[in-house]
Amino acid sequence: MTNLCYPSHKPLLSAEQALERIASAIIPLSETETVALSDALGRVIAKSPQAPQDIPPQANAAMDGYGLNSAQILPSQTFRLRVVGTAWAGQPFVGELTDGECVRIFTGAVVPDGVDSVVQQEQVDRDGEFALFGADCPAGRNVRAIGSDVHRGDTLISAPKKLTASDLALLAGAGIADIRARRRLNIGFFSTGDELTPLGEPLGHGKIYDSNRYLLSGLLADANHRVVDLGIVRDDPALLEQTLLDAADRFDVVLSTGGASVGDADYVQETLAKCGQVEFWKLAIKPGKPLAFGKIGASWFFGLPGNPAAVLVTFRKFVAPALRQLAGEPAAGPLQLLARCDSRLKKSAGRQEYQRGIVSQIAPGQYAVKLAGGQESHQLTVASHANCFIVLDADCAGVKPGESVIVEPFSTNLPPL
Ligand SMILES: Nc1nc2c(c(=O)[nH]1)N[C@H]1C(S)=C(S)[C@@H](COP(=O)(O)OP(=O)(O)OC[C@H]3O[C@@H](n4cnc5c(N)ncnc54)[C@H](O)[C@@H]3O)O[C@H]1N2
Ligand code: MOO
Repeated sequence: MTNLCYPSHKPLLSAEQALERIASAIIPLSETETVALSDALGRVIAKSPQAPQDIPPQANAAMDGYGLNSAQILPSQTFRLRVVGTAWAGQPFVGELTDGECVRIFTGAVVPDGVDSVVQQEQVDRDGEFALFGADCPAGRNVRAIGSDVHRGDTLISAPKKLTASDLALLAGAGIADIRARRRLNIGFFSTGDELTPLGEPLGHGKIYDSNRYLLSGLLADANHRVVDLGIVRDDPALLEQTLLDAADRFDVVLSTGGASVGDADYVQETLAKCGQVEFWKLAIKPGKPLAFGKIGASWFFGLPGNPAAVLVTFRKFVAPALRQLAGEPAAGPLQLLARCDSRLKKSAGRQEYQRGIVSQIAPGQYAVKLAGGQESHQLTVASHANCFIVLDADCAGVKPGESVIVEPFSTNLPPL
């Protein structure tokens, strides 16, 4: 079958052009839902919550020690005060201090009326009911002022934001038990190919196990995604069409792998054109050239190439930003580091390449990268060893050892050299 919809003479889009097309096509989902704070990690907060009270709600001690009134103390003199009670965290001292008195106090305890300074206990000697102090106990020392973290009415978190563990702690600290979040994206994905065998079945001649669905399900793991694995679809255009139409009815986003290229059993792009609209097909990148992107009804569709390295690259570089945009996350680009390249990189000019590498930190702020292995796009081992992409511009014609390259780490934790 010929690919009627996207003529082969059409120039390939650059990665930047493809990202621009995706960014201008996708409108974030506007629906929101209430989510318990215990389920809110990684969700996109949709409404900025305001602090219902000050944090801390009362002044409290920052150290275990003794609370006193600094006005009683003469500078540069030692002094003794009678210890008249104890202020515990959660059990405030009730009573008032008079001249010559202090209170035993522990970290987090409310600072009693009349106390404006806490001296840590390592700097105090005890003599029965008296505490003996050295000089210098200025007002405010070791006292956490009321509202010193948050003032009542402050905006705690500016929406939209993908909530971190520290955000949850801030909201919990303000007594907020649930938030409004953007609703989760419904995502369906499947593999195409007559050669694919699901795990658990014996491998027939000419067959391979379907690894892409495991790759995709890992890449899709995110609090904002509700993901359904739709299995393997055979190389049959009618079956593919039915699968795409059904999936487009059920999901905000549909992903497939395989069948995206120009072979006689590659039906993805023309089926997309038949069922919906092709926004683009084929990019000047390697791996991942035959990536197809478009729309079927209200659903976004990405037809990823079948080679596992192409799935990794096209997902991270194009699908992931699209999903973030649809989920309403603020725009963010990948972390890029400049690294000394310790391998010789082969490349022909023409396509932007994302070679799979291993980056390490050789000194604070200094990085070195080497190839994770061969760069053929069927190689599962190499992608498994890699912790970064080495990003080579379209016009780069190779890199010699010692030259600098841009790398995009998959995580911010890097191994030492
Ligand atoms: N004449 C041309 N041939 C090819 C071109 C081209 O431009 N002209 N592009 C090559 C590139 S680049 C890629 S990438 C592949 C992509 O092809 P498809 O998206 O059509 O994928 P398939 O042909 O179905 O599969 C490619 C490769 O990947 C294996 N595969 C597929 N699905 C899975 C899976 N779920 N798990 C593991 N491996 C999978 C499949 O067996 C093939 O080996 O096309 C080139 N050809
Ligand atoms: O995308 Mo393909 O994997 O360049 O071979």
